Amino acid sequence: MNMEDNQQENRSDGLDIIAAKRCLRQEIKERLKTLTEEECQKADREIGERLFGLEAWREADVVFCYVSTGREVDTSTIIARALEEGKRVGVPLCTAPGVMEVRQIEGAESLIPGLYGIPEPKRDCPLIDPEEIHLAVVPGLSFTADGFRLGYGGGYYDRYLPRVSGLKLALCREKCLSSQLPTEPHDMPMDGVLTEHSTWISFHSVKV
Ligand SMILES: Nc1nc2c(c(=O)[nH]1)N(C=O)[C@@H](CNc1ccc(C(=O)N[C@@H](CCC(=O)O)C(=O)O)cc1)CN2
Ligand SMILES: Nc1ncnc2c1ncn2[C@@H]1O[C@H](COP(=O)(O)OP(=O)(O)OP(=O)(O)O)[C@@H](O)[C@H]1O
Repeated sequence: MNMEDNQQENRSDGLDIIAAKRCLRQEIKERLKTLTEEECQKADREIGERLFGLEAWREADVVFCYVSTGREVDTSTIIARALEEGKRVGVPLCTAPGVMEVRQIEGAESLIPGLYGIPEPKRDCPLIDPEEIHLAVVPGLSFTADGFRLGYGGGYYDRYLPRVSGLKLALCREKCLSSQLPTEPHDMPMDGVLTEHSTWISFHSVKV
């Protein structure tokens, strides 16, 4: 095969992966619709308990957590508990397509409706640098049991997380786990995945 054919092949592979991701996002959204409100609340409570039981949670002074919206695993209790425990809590602020930063909040009063309708920190909230984050709680539509992630397709976390050296933990209801996910070179595996039934932490990560 000559070089041009090879490049052509890589290009079509890349497009296939993007199409496969798009297709899977739809499939997971359909799967999510089959869960009742009560089932989601129960699962989310159990996921939270697993998180609070981790040494990594207890030891983290700076926590970066998404502000849940729609059918995502609810993080309101997680954020409230972190603040109660005196942790510094940062949440995402989208600043450009695919680019986000993390701003420190003091509570719900620090949030206003942002891009995509997701509550975001007000612009005067202080910046938290990625190197300061001890624990990142990461959203996603689906994860594999060993930490690969399917997000919403904005590339925000893919660009941000490589700068975070702290532990990266995914929250995922069991129903949304996938046995395999299409991945691109920029997709970064998580250090752990918490579901209502299981806690998986990578052997490579410390302090669990
Ligand atoms: N609660 C929460 N906050 C978050 C995220 C998140 O996943 N959850 N993000 C995580 O990144 C960032 C926002 N990311 C977003 C990424 C894409 C789309 C979006 O509109 N996606 C298209 C689908 C694109 C495709 O399929 O290729 C859509 O839903 O129509 C919205 C938000 C930052 N804040
Ligand atoms: N580090 C990166 N550098 C350049 N482009 C990137 C990077 N990460 C992602 N992208 C691009 O952003 C787009 C979305 O990526 P992907 O489908 O992996 O997003 P996602 O992880 O589902 O989204 P999110 O992180 O916002 O939830 C893709 O076109 C991808 O090529």
